[in-house]
Amino acid sequence: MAPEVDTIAPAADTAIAVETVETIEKVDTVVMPPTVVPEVAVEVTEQPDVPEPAPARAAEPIAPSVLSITGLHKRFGDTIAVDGVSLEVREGSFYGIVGPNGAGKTTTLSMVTGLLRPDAGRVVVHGVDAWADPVKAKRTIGVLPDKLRLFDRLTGAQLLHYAGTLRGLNANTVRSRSADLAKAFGIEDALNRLVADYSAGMTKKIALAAAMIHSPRLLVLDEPFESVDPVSAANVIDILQRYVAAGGTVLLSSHGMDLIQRVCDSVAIIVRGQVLASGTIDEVRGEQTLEERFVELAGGRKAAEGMEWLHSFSD
Ligand SMILES: Nc1ncnc2c1ncn2[C@@H]1O[C@H](COP(=O)(O)OP(=O)(O)OP(=O)(O)O)[C@@H](O)[C@H]1O
Repeated sequence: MAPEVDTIAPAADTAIAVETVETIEKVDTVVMPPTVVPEVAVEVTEQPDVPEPAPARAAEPIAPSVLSITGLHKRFGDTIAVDGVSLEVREGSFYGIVGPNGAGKTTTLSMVTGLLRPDAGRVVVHGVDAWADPVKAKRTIGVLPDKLRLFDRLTGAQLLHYAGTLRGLNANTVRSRSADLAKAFGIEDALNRLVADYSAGMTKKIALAAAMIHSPRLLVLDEPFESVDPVSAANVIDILQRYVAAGGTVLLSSHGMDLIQRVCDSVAIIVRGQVLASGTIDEVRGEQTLEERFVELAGGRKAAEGMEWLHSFSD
C-alpha cells in the first residue's frame, strides 16, 4: 500500500515541494516472564581486543510510491489494447515506457491521466484513486497527451495563460513562468503567434510547457521528443532531469531506446498490452543494450523478403 502523504498545493515558485513521509515501524511488545537470577560470583576477566563489528549498512530508503497501476485492462471491440498492466513508479523516478507500435502505451497513459476509463484495474496517484477522485488526483499531474488537441487559435502566450489560470495560478506567476518556459524551450519569439501556425516540434514544446506550468509532482509525457530537434530535446531533458533531482517524477513513453537507456532510471517494456519486463534499466537490459532486449522481447526483427517488386522501377 502506498504510504499516506500530505497533499501540498503547488508552490508559488517553480521549485518542487518535496514531501516528507515519516515511516513509523510497529513494534510488537512481548511480555517476558520474570527470570530468577541465581546469586553467583561473576569473575570479570579482561577480554582480548576484538575488533568492533562494522555497523550494519543502512538499507537504501525506498522512495514513496507516486503512481501505482494495478491490473489495468482496456478493450476496443475485438482489440485487447491493455491486458493486465501493473507498474509502480516511485518519487524522484525518471520512468520510461517502451513498446512496439500498437503495444498499448498510449492507452495505458490515457487511463493513468484520466483521459480514458479502464475496463478494469486501479490507478492510484499520490495515494488518491484516480478514477474514484479524479479531480484530486489530476491536481498533482501534468500531462502531455499523444494526440495534441490544443486550442490552437490562441497564441502560445494565451495558451499558457489558459493552462496556468486553469490550475489556479495568478496572472503574474503565469507570466513569469511562461517567460521561463519559453526561454528554456527556445520559443520566446513564437509566444505571440497562433499555435495553429507552429511547426510540429514547436507545438510539442508549447504543449509540454502547458503541462509543466503548475509545477506538478508527476509529469506524464506521451512521446515528448517526437518531432523535437536534437538541441531542443537535450534542453528539455536537462529541464526534466533537474525537475526529477528536485523530487519530481517523470513517466514518459518513447521509441528512442538510446534516450531511455541514457536518461531514465527505470523502464517497462510493453508488448501486446502486457508488461514483459520492468525494473531498473540495468535489471531489464542485463548484459544487452536496452534496444537488443527490446527487440528480443518484441519478437525479433522480421526478414525483409518478398519485396523484389520494389527493386524493379516502374518507369
Ligand atoms: N480509440 C480506439 N479505438 C479502437 N482501437 C484503439 C483505440 N485506441 C487504441 N486502439 C488500439 O489499441 C491498440 C493499442 O494502441 P496504443 O495507441 O495504445 O498503442 P501504442 O503503444 O501507443 O502505439 P504507438 O507506439 O504506435 O503510438 C492498437 O491496436 C490500437 O489500434
